[in-house]
Amino acid sequence: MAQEHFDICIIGSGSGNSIIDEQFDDKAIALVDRGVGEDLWFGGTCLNAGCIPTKMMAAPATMAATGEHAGRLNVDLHVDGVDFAALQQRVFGRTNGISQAGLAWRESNENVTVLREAAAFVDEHTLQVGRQTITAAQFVIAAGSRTRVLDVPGLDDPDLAGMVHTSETILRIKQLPGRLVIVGGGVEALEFGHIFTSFGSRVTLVNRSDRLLRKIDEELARRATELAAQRFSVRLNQELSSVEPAKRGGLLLRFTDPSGTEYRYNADALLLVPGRVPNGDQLNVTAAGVDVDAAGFVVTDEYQRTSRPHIWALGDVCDPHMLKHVANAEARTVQHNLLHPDEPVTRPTVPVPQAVFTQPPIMVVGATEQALREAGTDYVKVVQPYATVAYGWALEDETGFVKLLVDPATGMLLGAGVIGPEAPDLGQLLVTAMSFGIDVGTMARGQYWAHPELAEVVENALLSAAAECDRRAEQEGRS
Ligand SMILES: Cc1cc2nc3c(=O)[nH]c(=O)nc-3n(C[C@H](O)[C@H](O)[C@H](O)COP(=O)(O)OP(=O)(O)OC[C@H]3O[C@@H](n4cnc5c(N)ncnc54)[C@H](O)[C@@H]3O)c2cc1C
Ligand SMILES: NC(=O)c1ccc[n+]([C@@H]2O[C@H](COP(=O)([O-])OP(=O)(O)OC[C@H]3O[C@@H](n4cnc5c(N)ncnc54)[C@H](O)[C@@H]3O)[C@@H](O)[C@H]2O)c1
Repeated sequence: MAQEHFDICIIGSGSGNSIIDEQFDDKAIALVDRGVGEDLWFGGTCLNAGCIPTKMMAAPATMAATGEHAGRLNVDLHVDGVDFAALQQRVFGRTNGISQAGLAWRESNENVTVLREAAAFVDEHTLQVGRQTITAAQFVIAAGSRTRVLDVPGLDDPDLAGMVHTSETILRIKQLPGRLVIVGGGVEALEFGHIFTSFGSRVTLVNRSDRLLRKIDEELARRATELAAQRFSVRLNQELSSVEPAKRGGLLLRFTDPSGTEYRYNADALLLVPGRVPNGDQLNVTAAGVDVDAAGFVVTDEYQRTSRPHIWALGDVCDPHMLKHVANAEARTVQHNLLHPDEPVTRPTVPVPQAVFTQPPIMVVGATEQALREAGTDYVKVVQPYATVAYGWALEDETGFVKLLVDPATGMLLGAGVIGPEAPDLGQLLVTAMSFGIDVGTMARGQYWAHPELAEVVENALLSAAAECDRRAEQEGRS
């Protein structure tokens, strides 16, 4: 086949795919994507094996878990079971349909050539795609990330492959595992722990370090760890050391702690979620002269330009946030900059929130308390329990709270977190305050808060923070 040349080559059909619209109708575009999961789905991780299927499963999981708390509200509720096969059919019926329709639409675009094989750079303008070689004037690297591979004896045993899973395969598993062991302690581990416990699996989550969600504020992480441990077995400070077939079927998993003590667990399925690594190495980006950092992320400037001016990057491959809303924002930035090279824009500089869809859910944004402490930054701290507001009483919630970290000089939020029912939606109020530079006093007093909504817990936290900022200002003679 003759070598084909394109104006723009986009590698990755997740957020990268959203760049292409009618504004590019006069450009010859190659969209290269090898596919996600065992069936090589088109459309990237979020649609096929990430945000969407996990949240479509987390929602019924939360519903199934309602019974655990209902007794406290004098409701005798029990769940008879979850029809996992029907649930899978509903979830993947929707996402597979979107993937197939998205691919068909792209393949029908006259100016777009879709190439469905793995790609790797040969040089700064040349890409090997399967057995074909293509060239392009500009490239967009949007190749995402993959699960970190653990070097543990037995994990690569082909006879055990059907029982060893990553986030790409676990949700499409044929049968709900009776005993599921999850290795990892991040967002994925907690979300999958919630889903499979609620559906009836006996879950054991084993984490290498002493706390789950180590990247978020330590007080929220500690509460999340305590609450997770009330729902399923949580084992800390243990590292997977070997995997082998168990005599009576299933897997025998050995873990060791820092003292060398061995722990054994039997499982019907093992889920590995020990973090994700960017895919730039598989794309051989260095052959194109593209710089990567020590962790393997493609280095970009604030315009999403790599070290080569004709090569752009976005999403997980270059951004350690590894979040879909960040990948989407960066795709919009790249789109603008491809269309308007003389008037480039930067990616948004507002704080990036993260929601964790576990039970209870969590929302975090901005600085953690440990980071402020380490940096020697002065801050006002407020922890407002759900139990201090009327709707918190209605829910009989005794564990949820809102945490604010505020600059005492300006009243601006430095960081915030919420753990408890509706945390992602409540936390978004605080994201708004931070993104639009609204100080805590104005945010609390400048609007009505409908009584007795759950958001009153946010209002009260803001009021307390504002009062403390005012008190400090008075004390320091600033008011
Ligand atoms: C289980 C799970 C749950 C998640 N939940 C959330 C959530 O609730 N909220 C949130 O914000 N984020 C969530 N994320 C993260 C989110 O999915 C990612 O941040 C987002 O999908 C990244 O988009 P992307 O476009 O950078 O990469 P992707 O969507 O992964 O797209 C990259 C594409 O590149 C292709 N590709 C890779 N290498 C090559 C190659 N060499 N040649 C050709 N093609 C290649 C892949 O096949 C893939 O289709 C979750 C992730 C996981 C794993
Ligand atoms: N709701 C969401 O926004 C959402 C959901 C899922 C994933 N994601 C994104 O995907 C990315 C990956 O998430 P993740 O949970 O896989 O990774 P993570 O980096 O958040 O957590 C990885 C965890 O695995 C542990 N770990 C690492 N090596 C280990 C080992 N050898 N044995 C045992 N434990 C080990 C780490 O201590 C850590 O707790 C994150 O950046 C996250 O933002 C987001």
